[in-house]
Amino acid sequence: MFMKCLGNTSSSKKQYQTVIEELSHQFSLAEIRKSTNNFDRKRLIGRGGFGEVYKGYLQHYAASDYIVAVKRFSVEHSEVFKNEIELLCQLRHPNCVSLIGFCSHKKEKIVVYEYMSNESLDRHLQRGELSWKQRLEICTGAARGLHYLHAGAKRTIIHRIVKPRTILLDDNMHPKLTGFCISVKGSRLMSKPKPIKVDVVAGTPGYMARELFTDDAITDKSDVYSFGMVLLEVVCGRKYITMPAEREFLEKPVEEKVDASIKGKIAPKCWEVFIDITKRCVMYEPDERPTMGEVEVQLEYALSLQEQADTNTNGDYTLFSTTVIHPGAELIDSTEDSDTEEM
Ligand SMILES: Nc1ncnc2c1ncn2[C@@H]1O[C@H](COP(=O)(O)OP(=O)(O)OP(=O)(O)O)[C@@H](O)[C@H]1O
Repeated sequence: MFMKCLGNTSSSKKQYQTVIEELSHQFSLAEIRKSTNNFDRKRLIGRGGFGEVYKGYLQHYAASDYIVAVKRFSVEHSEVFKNEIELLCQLRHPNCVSLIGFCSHKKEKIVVYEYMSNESLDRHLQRGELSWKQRLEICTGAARGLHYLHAGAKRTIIHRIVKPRTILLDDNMHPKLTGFCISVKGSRLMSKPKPIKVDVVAGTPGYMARELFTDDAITDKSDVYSFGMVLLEVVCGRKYITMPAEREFLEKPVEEKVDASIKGKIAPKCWEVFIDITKRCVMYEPDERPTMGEVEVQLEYALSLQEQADTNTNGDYTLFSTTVIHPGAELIDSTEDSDTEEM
C-alpha cells in the first residue's frame, strides 16, 4: 500500500500519493541534513532496534527553529519504515507521538516526529525520581493512547512493543506512545477487535504474552498483557520479568517489592483498584484480560482515590502484603528459550 503511495505510474497510485502527502510532509534529504547538522553525532539522542534518533531543528516559515526527533532507519529496516509512516500519518491522539513528516531518498529512510523532551519512562523509573501520583498519571495517559489504538481509530491497531521504553514524556511529563515500526492494523472496527494474522513472533521478552509464542494471529489482549507488565514495572521500579527469570523475586508479594522511592505513598484504596486491574491485565487467558477501555477507567479511578486520600492524610500509608503476581511458569520458560528478536 505504501509502495503505491510513493510510485507515480498509475492514476490510482497518484491518487494515493496525494492522500499521503495531505497527511504528512515529505522532506528532502538536504532539509534533513540541515536540520541535524549532517547527522552530527553530538545530536544523537538515542539508538533503537531499527536505527538512530537525532535531535533536529526545523524552520517554520518566519518563526524561530522548532525541535524535532529524526529517526534514520538502518538500510535493512526499510520495510518497517514504510509500516511506521503508513500507520502514524493516520493517527491523531494526544497520547500518541505525532508524525511531522518523512524522507525517502534512495537508501535513506527517515521519519520526523515531534520532539519529546523528557525521555522515556524507563529512564525515569531507573532513576527512581517519579512520585506515585506522577506514575499513575503517566500510566493513565498511556492507557488512553493504547485504548485509542485498539478502539478509537478506523481500524484496530495492535502496537506490539508496549514497554516503558516506548512511552515518551513531553515538556509537561505527558506520556505519548511511540515505536510503531512493527504495529499491525486489523479490519474495520467491530464491537470486539478481530485477531490479526502475523508472520513472525516479535516483541520484547519480559513483556510478551504467552499466546504470542503459540498463535499465528494476535489480538489487542497481547498489548493489554504488555501494559500489565508496564504497570508492575512502574510500581517496582524495575523490570518485572527478567531473563533468566528470578523466581524468588516473582514469588514475593508485590507490596514487598514497591520501589523504595514511593514506599508509604500509595493509599490502600487506590492500591486495591490499581493492583486488581494489573492482575487482570496479566491473566494467562487473553479473554480474561480487560480491554484497554476498562484499564483506562480503572486507572482514572485509582488516581482519584489517591488524590482523595492525600487531601485527608500526610501521605504515610501501609499496604498489606497479599498480592503475588507470578505469570505462569510456561510463560517464563517459553520466553527464556525463544529466539525472539528484542525490539
Ligand atoms: N520523538 C522522540 N523525541 C525524543 N526522543 C526520542 C523520540 N523518539 C525516540 N527518541 C529517543 O531515541 C531512543 C531510540 O528510539 P527508537 O524509537 O529508535 O527505539 P526504542 O523504541 O527506544 O527501542 P526499540 O526500537 O529497540 O524498541 C528512545 O529511547 C528515545 O530516548
